[in-house]
Amino acid sequence: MNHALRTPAGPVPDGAPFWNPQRGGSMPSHRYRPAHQRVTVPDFDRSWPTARITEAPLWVPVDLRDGNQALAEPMDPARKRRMFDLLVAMGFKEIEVGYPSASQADFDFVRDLAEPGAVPGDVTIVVFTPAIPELIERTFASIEGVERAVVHLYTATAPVWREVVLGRDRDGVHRLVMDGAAHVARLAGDRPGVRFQFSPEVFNQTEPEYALRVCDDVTALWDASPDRPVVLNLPATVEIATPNLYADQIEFMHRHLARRDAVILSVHPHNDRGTGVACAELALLAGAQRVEGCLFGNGERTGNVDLVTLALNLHTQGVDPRLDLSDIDEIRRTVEHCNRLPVPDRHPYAGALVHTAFSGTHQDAIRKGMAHHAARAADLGVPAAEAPWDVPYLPIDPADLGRSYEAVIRVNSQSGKGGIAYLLQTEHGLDLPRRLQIEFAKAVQRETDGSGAEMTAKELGDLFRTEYLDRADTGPVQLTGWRTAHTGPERHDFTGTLRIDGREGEYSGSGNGPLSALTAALGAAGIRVDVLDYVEHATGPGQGAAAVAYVECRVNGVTRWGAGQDTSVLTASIRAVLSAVNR
Ligand SMILES: CC(=O)SCCNC(=O)CCNC(=O)[C@H](O)C(C)(C)COP(=O)(O)OP(=O)(O)OC[C@H]1O[C@@H](n2cnc3c(N)ncnc32)[C@H](O)[C@@H]1OP(=O)(O)O
Ligand SMILES: CC(C)C(=O)C(=O)O
Repeated sequence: MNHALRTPAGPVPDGAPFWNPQRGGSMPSHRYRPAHQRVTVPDFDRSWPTARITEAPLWVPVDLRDGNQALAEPMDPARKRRMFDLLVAMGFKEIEVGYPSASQADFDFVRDLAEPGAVPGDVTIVVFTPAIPELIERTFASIEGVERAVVHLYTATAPVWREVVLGRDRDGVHRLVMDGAAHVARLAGDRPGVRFQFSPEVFNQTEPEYALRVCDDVTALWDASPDRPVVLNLPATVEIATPNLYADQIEFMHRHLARRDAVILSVHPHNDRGTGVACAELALLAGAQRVEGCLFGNGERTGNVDLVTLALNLHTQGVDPRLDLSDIDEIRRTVEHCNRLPVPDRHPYAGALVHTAFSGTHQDAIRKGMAHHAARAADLGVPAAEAPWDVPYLPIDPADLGRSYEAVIRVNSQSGKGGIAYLLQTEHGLDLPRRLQIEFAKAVQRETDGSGAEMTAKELGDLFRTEYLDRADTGPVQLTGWRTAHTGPERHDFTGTLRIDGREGEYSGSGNGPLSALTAALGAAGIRVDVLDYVEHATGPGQGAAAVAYVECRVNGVTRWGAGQDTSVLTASIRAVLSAVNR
């Protein structure tokens, strides 16, 4: 990197040529044409900025076509079938199943779907074809006998594609599309189950008025009507602009299309700038009714828009996505198997880490939020899964996706007492008093700082056991036998055999309760103990559940906590005092 060689690039003034080698910064940014120099949407009174999404669009997964064509190893027939079955089970009603003229495998897959019963009665398949006569014919051959199908015709309409790829001018591309559309209409004849779809590929880089002319002429040729509508699918084939421009382009079409009531307006965003989801959402605000995309955003280059994220974004706005995503991990595993691609750990909603907090303040907030949620559900008299969701840092209840709360909080050196306490409580039934949480968090911090690694819930439980619960047995002061007696009103006697640094002796003491009698006996042995705080609880429901006791003691002038566990509350509390003494 030699930053001294170039001066910083300034903005490209409107009307200036975009390529100007004098405008150099440390990166050759002057080589790229800004979006506003490629597409201009005529002025109109847009309404999308203040619109709201109030219902789910029609979803059309293109995993078996656009997703599949982007894989290094396209899906084999078994994988395709598994993907198709998953899409059906999730509730998709229209599914693009392939590019039948691309390969024998694609053709055969569609033929398999033509078998009676292969496609549920409420599902329509979509087959994809370029405007090339023999390939259109092959596409129709693939759907022979299929009851319901959408034939999806596409041709690129943007200037660079017209000039460089297709070698035609505007009228030439218009003719290519019309010839293709006419061929499609001829081959469909009067088959009532065949509907039509047209995509001006690279719509987002096409002059809006030209895209409008091509689309209107196609819908006229296909005689689109409200009872036999045509799908016009407007792709952001390669994302080049901020999503507001796409929204303008979609709303421009929505407002100006000739047969608007006979058109299902569809969008097909890709994700080259990482804003595919934003493009789809703004397009819905702008009038789109249907969205094509792939599960977890598979697809060409950076992928198609992710339908799972879009659907769950709606869910978290209180809008029913009309898809079943209640077992997200099973969906993820199936998609990973079919695509032979992993879904990253940070992927929205579905990644392994997206419901997990490691950092202390987040954990503290989540723990309080979960307790508040449980209390609110109890107040409302509804199960926790039905109560309104307002837990800090968790935009969705993991349980809605079939996930447990196990992974919500994980502990490492960034964690604090709240997260540690949450795991001890949820995984081990230990409800630590606040000051003990603070003390134990220091022990955890020493461990995690030392190892640099995460501590699992089991390791946390083991550490608490070594640091506290087992300390009655492992320190220099051992109580090998003991008895208590309630000898009068507010009077208890304690007698025990203490082994202190290997020397054994019997000591007694009295007090207004068993613990004060114990501390008196310890005092007789030369160990000064004052009990400052005492808490106990059962570790689970029912009579047989163990009790755990926590005591905060001043031992020979030093304040520390101890903890003990036993089926008897008295034994648990005596062990807790010895634990504090031995720490
Ligand atoms: C944005 C998208 O996702 S578009 C879908 C892309 N998907 C695929 O390409 C997967 C399937 N494709 C294939 O299997 C093959 O490319 C086929 C069978 C369609 C065609 O293969 P080939 O005949 O070998 O042609 P090839 O792919 O090299 O070139 C495509 C030709 O079609 C033309 N073409 C491309 N798209 C279209 C279209 N929509 N309508 C009409 N012609 C088109 C190109 O201009 C090129 O023509 P040329 O040979 O005269 O230059
Ligand atoms: C042609 C359309 C539907 C497409 O796949 C794209 O533009 O990416």
